[in-house]
Amino acid sequence: MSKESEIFVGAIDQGTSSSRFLIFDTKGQVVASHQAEYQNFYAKAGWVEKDPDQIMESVETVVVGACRRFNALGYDVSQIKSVGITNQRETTVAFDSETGEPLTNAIVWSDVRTKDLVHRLVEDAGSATRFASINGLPITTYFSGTKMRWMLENVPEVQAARERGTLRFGTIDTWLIYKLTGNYVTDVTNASRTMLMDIKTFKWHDECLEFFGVRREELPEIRSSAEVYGKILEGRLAGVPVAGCLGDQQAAMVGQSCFDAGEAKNTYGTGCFMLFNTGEEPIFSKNGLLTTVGYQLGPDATPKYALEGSIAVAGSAIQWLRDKIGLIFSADEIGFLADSVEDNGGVYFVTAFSGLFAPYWRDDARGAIVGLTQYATRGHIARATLESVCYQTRAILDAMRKDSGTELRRLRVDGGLTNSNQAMQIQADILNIEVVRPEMRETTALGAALAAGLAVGIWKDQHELRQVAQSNVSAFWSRISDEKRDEMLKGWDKAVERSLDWA
Ligand SMILES: Nc1ncnc2c1ncn2[C@@H]1O[C@H](COP(=O)(O)OP(=O)(O)O)[C@@H](O)[C@H]1O
Ligand SMILES: O=P(O)(O)OC[C@H](O)CO
Repeated sequence: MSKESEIFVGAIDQGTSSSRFLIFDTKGQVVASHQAEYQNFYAKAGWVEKDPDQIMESVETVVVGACRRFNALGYDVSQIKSVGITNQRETTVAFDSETGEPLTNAIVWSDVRTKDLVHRLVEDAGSATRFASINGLPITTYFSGTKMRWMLENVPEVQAARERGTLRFGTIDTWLIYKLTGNYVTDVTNASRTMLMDIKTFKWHDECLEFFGVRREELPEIRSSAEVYGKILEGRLAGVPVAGCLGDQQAAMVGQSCFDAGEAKNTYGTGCFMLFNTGEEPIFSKNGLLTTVGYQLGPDATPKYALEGSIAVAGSAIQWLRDKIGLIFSADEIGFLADSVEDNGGVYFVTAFSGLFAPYWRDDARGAIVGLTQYATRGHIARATLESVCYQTRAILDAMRKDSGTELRRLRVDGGLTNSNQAMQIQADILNIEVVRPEMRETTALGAALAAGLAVGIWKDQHELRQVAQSNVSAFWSRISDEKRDEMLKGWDKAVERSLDWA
């Protein structure tokens, strides 16, 4: 095939720590990419915000950067036939439909400012799980519905826009598609994280809307994860259809080809999220997991559901050690530092900066480093930081076993933190199952690209998507004894106790 006749699919991966644009060929290989980190604002303890305009600017920057590299390889941007979007989920934007401008900063998924509001809502509802059989989720600080309600109660600009009838809410996918194409839409995976969608009908649910005080006209149209949402209006990609959209964790599920019930993946980015494909029916957890839409690859396609275990802090603890504490200069140092000690030396770090998410769901927990003696070194703290996400993953896996009645024998992993061999070895030690890491680590972006390619006919069906997503893997197995593992798990449980009832 001549260079000019090759075709490509782009993916915008708008994560919590950075934005990326990747250009994939039809075999699923990255031919060009660009990444830019961007800023969070921490105005008060527990608050995490982003400027929606900066998010959009970072996306424009990475699109230009990757397209330049693509051009330098002798390709033309007209060879990119569609673009998929994948995004940090739950982060909530309020904007004005007349000006197209944001009304306030976006409230990030990990922000816990709504803690008191959540307690009030749980009291009104009678239980945190009052709507779980409708939307799959407990009432917590995590989801968009509580963030929208907080904005409606506290932000004068949002209140004024409601009065004018120009208030529009959206998650990051909606904001990006709106800015890129002018259309006001979301996909089922993102909508399933708002608490406002009925996860069986994929429609906004009246009772949930009323409970959170959000109006139907203030929300986007819900669409499948693979269809044309509109064409990009301007810039390097003008005219290219946006044709795939998935929340980042669901995109990783597609990128790791977890298409069959019983397949699971764990993505270690800013936070860490395990999704377990439960097939065509939602399963409601009795053990602190969330029920979520896995994907719906086309308007007429059968949707797949997932059980999810969410960990609020993973890579962000490493960023904290780098940016706020100065223990390391770069993220990749953490693994080497952790490896400089034999074990955790009795030190545990419960990274509950935003409370503890699954399976604990304790918004009164706060970060705690316990078990310190004068023996403890920087190495022990580094190791305890990596162990923290691994113990939480173990707790989630145990909950998944109970909910699904299935024994998971291998865990597919991806995300920035999986670049650390040491972290993945610790994970295998703690789980005592095979941990499998693909060589192609950009699985989130690949998932969005696969959806976008499927929608415009570049790939025909799931079978082809599976072929494209194939990658060489490295496998990690436990190297510690059962006794050692039991002792570590006991230490962790005790440390979790110490972090509770703090905020
Ligand atoms: N070699 C490494 N060792 C440990 N952590 C790493 C390494 N490389 C990146 N990370 C962590 O991965 C996170 C970014 O992962 P990424 O998947 O890009 O996140 P997101 O999608 O949330 O933006 C950062 O928090 C960073 O600290
Ligand atoms: O930015 P990540 O990759 O940690 O993902 C954020 C999640 O989508 C939040 O639910």
